[in-house]
Amino acid sequence: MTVGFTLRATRPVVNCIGRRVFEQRKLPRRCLQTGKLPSNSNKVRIVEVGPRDGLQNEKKLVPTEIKVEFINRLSKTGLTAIETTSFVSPKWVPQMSDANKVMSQITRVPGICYSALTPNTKGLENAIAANVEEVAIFGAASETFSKKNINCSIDESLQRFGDVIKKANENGIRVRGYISCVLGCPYEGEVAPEAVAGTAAKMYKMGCYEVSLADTIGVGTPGSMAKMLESVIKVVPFDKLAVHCHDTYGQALANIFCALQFGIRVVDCSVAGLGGCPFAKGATGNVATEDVLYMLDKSGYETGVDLAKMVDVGNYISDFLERSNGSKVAVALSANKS
Ligand SMILES: CC(C)(COP(=O)([O-])OP(=O)([O-])OC[C@H]1O[C@@H](n2cnc3c(N)ncnc32)[C@H](O)[C@@H]1OP(=O)([O-])[O-])[C@@H](O)C(=O)NCCC(=O)NCCSC(=O)C[C@@](C)(O)CC(=O)[O-]
Repeated sequence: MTVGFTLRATRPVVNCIGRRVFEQRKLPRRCLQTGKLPSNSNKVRIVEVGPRDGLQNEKKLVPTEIKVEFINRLSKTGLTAIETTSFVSPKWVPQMSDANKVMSQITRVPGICYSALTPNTKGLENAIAANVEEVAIFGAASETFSKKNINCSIDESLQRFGDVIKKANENGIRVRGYISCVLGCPYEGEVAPEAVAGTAAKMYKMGCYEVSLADTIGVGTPGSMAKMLESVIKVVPFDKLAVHCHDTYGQALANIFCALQFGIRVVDCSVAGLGGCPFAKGATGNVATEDVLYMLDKSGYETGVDLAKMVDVGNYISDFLERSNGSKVAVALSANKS
């Protein structure tokens, strides 16, 4: 693997909640233009979001015991990160109203992080009571989407997140940040890369250990992904970023591959391609975990996740939901088996 990246020194700074973090200086422009890899690591962390993003939009209420079985099966695939549920208002997302039960009934395997979404301190308090070790706040790069999804402006959301992060840190809980609509908004259309970078920088400085950049409605292409990342990596180190690509327009794998060229080594995905945000019109599923695993493995990256086992889990949940498996790789492998 080519390593031609000269990352400038970082210097420690104290963030707004008193934590020492490293601030990334601007990347030299020439590095972005060479196309060379800013990281020589071939290890990629997969964040499985199927139990949360995958199921939150299902019309049919999925019983807690099915969710628990689904998560327990995922826990046997080699994953190290499973986004398990959301502590959100049950009026807004009824499918996640059993968050507490799910967290208490799953078999937690050491070495796996079972995280949950928390939009506010009420969600965080519930997550703490359920013994959650990592939470995610979720904001947006688009004002309208922010309002539709969490009923407040971007600035208001950042204020709320500040409270969540402070309290989470006091309780020894790590906080991940999501930014929705980084490559387009269902209500406002195009989103400026600078708007994404601005929100990403704020979330990172507030204390998110990682910021996941979400193409909520899957409209991005490698071209728009590259432009957006060029802006974002000027203000947040590439090794503190993740990508979260929905596959609505069939661009997700290409977009993820583009992100790898920028050194990003954390990829969110959803087994069997389940998912979509209930507040993003037209949003379909996340990129299928099986498809990501196949691409990464055949391209020389390591994830530690067993593709065959993941295909079985995808078939299990697809059978329950009475729908065909949304992963092309799972369909191809299952056809070859029979
Ligand atoms: C943020 C709120 C709560 C604001 O909603 P609100 O109505 O403005 O909240 P509120 O503070 O006025 O409270 C209203 C009621 O909700 C309750 N409440 C308040 N907070 C909570 C909580 N945490 N847990 C449980 N209950 C809560 C609160 O107690 C009160 O109950 P009432 O007095 O009426 O009985 C609401 O908008 C909400 O829950 N939104 C969640 C939306 C959501 O889950 N969206 C999907 C996940 S994001 C996503 O999918 C995108 C992502 C991450 O995947 C990346 C991508 O692809 O883009």
